Amino acid sequence: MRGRAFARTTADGVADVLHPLVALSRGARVLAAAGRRRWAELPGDRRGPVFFLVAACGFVLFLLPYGPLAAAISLIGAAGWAGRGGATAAPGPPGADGTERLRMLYEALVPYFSAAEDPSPLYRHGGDWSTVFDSFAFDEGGRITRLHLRYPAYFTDGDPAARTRIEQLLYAKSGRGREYLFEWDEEANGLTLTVLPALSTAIHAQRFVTAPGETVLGFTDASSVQRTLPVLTAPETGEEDAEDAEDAGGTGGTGGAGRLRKAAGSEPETQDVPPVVWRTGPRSTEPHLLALGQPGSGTTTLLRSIALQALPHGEVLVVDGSGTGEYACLSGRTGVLAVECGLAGTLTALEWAGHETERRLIAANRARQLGHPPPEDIQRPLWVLLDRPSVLSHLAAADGRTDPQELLAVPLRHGRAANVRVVVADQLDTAERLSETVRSNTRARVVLGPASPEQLTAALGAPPHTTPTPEVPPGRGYARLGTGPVHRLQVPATPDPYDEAAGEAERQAVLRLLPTQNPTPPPPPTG
Ligand SMILES: Nc1ncnc2c1ncn2[C@@H]1O[C@H](COP(=O)(O)OP(=O)(O)OP(=O)(O)O)[C@@H](O)[C@H]1O
Repeated sequence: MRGRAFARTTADGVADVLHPLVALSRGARVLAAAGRRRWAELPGDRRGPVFFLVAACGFVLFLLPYGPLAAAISLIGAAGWAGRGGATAAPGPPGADGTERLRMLYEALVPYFSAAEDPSPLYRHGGDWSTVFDSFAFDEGGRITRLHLRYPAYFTDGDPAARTRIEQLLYAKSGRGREYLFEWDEEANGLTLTVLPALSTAIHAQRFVTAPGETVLGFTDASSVQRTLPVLTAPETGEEDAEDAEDAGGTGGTGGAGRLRKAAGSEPETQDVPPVVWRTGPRSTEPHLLALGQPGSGTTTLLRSIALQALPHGEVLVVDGSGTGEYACLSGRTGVLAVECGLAGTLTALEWAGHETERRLIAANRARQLGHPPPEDIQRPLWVLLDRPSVLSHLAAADGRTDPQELLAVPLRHGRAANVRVVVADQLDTAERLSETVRSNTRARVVLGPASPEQLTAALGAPPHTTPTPEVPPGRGYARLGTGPVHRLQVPATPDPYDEAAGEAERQAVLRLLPTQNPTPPPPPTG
């Protein structure tokens, strides 16, 4: 026992003495790797001038008094700084575990990235993984958080099915339950896998700094959009919750909204975060939106958030097919034309919306013919928000009445020119009960909550470039505007303010945004 204790103390002492040397050598390796990477990324025609510039700087340093000494001290300082973190933070050589993981990954990729007729394959059983895995990083648990690999030119990287096979394999081998981003570089035959940090759930309903006609659907990754918005968030706690720690995987990932965390009871602070902004109006190519999700995934919350952003500039008509009273807070507020839950009221309201769309179109047309600007009353947007219309369609069919979705045809087809916007939310499982008119005219799409890759592709028209995780918090999902890219999305927390189970701060935020009660409520729409 005493011998073992002595050995351990000696080892600790030696480790303490050698620690600065270890950090310096790690830093030197990091600097060398960064230099090599920069050099490799440099276009061929710029390498000569850059080499000349570096050599000239070295020569001038050599001539200066104390120049070589100062350069050596700076280099040691830079290496010490770069190597100050743990081995996991620096892209140095992996430990034994990491090496084994990379070797297994390499072996698993051999059948996909090799061909019998290739005389010198990049991938072959028992081959050297370090020739194809250019850079990699691991988290504290030894799981891969970033990997860049090269593949042979004959791999069909333009074929979505071939890509999906590789992505699914990497997903399974690198650890399920995390969200991965796959970036294919078809020109350089390279693939980068990155573990994405979880998007923040700390942003709640508030007045967003947007231009007229813009609606914030939620927040996404910084790498996904060019713009940021200043928003109030609860400040970062410094300690990650279990799910975030799992999702972040220690990469630092793409930053953006993923860095914010909720701290109960702290003062909110302003952060710049990347939004997913939906543009509506006469020039919009996707004037109507369809949101789908599993029960409890947050589609009602998304509609509430859209209503609160719409009300300062327009009028809102709400149809609540689920009839659970989750829009009661909007009833009787200035700008809210009606909140309908029953079939009869819904049919009347939607008939009115169709006539109103036609009236606006005629008025706009007449003004155009006379060379006048469009009348003011048609410039104020009219929003028709429908939550679970499939339930009302079912009721209408059982009762032999008109399908409410049929009445949506005019607002959907002509809404863009008439400044009428339709937002439909329904459940993924009942999406096939939505009419063809609804599906073909809602080109802005959102899917919230857990969904299979097939469901996501069907709803968004394209697969996301990330692997969806089986468990997500409410309000988390994907958005796609027209034919644009698929964005990850976290909807701002906008609970029913009368729901006592919701957080007090979030409920108060919604109450502050609600318009005042209208002393003379508008007459209910009549068809
Ligand atoms: N973006 C969000 N941030 C925080 N909490 C959310 C968010 N979206 C929804 N929630 C919470 O999740 C729960 C379910 O939300 P919501 O009612 O919007 O879901 P839903 O998809 O409409 O479900 P259902 O169809 O059952 O009504 C609510 O408690 C709500 O406060």
